[in-house]
Amino acid sequence: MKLLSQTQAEVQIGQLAAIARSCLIDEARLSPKPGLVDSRGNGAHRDLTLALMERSASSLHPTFLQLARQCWRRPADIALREAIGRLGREGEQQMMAATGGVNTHRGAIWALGLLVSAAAMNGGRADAEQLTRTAAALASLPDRAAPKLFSKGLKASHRYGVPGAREEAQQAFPHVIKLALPQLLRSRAAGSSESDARLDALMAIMTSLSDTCVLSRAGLVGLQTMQAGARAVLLAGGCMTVEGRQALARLDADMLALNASPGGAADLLAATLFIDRVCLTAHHAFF
Ligand SMILES: CC(C)(COP(=O)(O)OP(=O)(O)OC[C@H]1O[C@@H](n2cnc3c(N)ncnc32)[C@H](O)[C@@H]1O)[C@@H](O)C(=O)NCCC(=O)NCCS
Ligand SMILES: Nc1ncnc2c1ncn2[C@@H]1O[C@H](COP(=O)(O)OP(=O)(O)OP(=O)(O)O)[C@@H](O)[C@H]1O
Repeated sequence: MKLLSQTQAEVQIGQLAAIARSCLIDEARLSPKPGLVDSRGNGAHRDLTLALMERSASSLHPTFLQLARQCWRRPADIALREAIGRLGREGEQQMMAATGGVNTHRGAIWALGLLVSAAAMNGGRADAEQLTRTAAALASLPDRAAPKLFSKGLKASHRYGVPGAREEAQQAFPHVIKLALPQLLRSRAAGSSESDARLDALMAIMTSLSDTCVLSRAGLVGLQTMQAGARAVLLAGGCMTVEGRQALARLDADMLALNASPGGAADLLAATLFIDRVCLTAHHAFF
């Protein structure tokens, strides 16, 4: 009996890791995304390609597996926080080895790593709010082994006085729960294709996120351009309408002209797709 439940746990752990990897690949391929790498090309990036993003996503599968195994049915405490911090940093090294030193998925390892961990802590069963609350509890615990780096994201957060990737997780992913998931469901219900509904969910995140990738590369002008442009797409009826598509093309051109890429928003879209798949039925109460 015990053996059977161990096997079932291992199957669910494998599913969580496979879903995380496929959400990263779905995010990368989704097109047309403003400023980002997609099936059309490299967006505002010189050192990133779709092939590199896909290789990076696959290199992270073992990290997601280890995170899920480590966290299976365990409570949030400092020992677990430190264990996942170590696994997350090892994941970053694996990503760097797979990409020849290019940062393809640092923010995504953080967001998806926490969500895979949280899903495993809940035994694979949780609704979207429970899942993100568990991830927030983990992200809020101290990790004594974390190196004190003054990263690009931290610099932008301090300079502009805005929250970054850490705070988004510590606040239980408000851009995913309050904006992206409800938009994904609304657009699907309105008859959008799956791809348009996902683009609309990305727009919903971009209307409000203080994306430190955009701030680092293009300052406040970049951030305001992103937020206003995304709002224009949704106000025009989203990506399923001709006007929405035109607004999306304008936003893409504006982001490229500013060398701006909303990498943080892309990470949160991958997180949204993960929750959508893991909490398949539970979050339909959202709208
Ligand atoms: C918290 C992280 C992302 C570092 O963030 P920081 O802002 O200091 O730095 P950095 O510029 O290197 O990366 C930030 C990345 O987050 C994403 N991002 C940017 N802005 C935002 C935002 N507002 N909200 C969410 N994500 C964002 C972008 O992809 C960006 O590239 C992470 O690398 C980290 O510290 N990991 C430690 C390992 C760990 O504890 N892992 C546990 C889970 S696996
Ligand atoms: N499709 C995508 N295209 C581009 N970036 C993405 C995509 N999906 C996720 N990202 C995120 O964007 C981040 C890359 O952004 P960026 O290139 O600004 O980082 P950087 O290498 O630290 O900085 P820079 O390129 O300005 O030197 C990654 O950490 C990743 O999490």
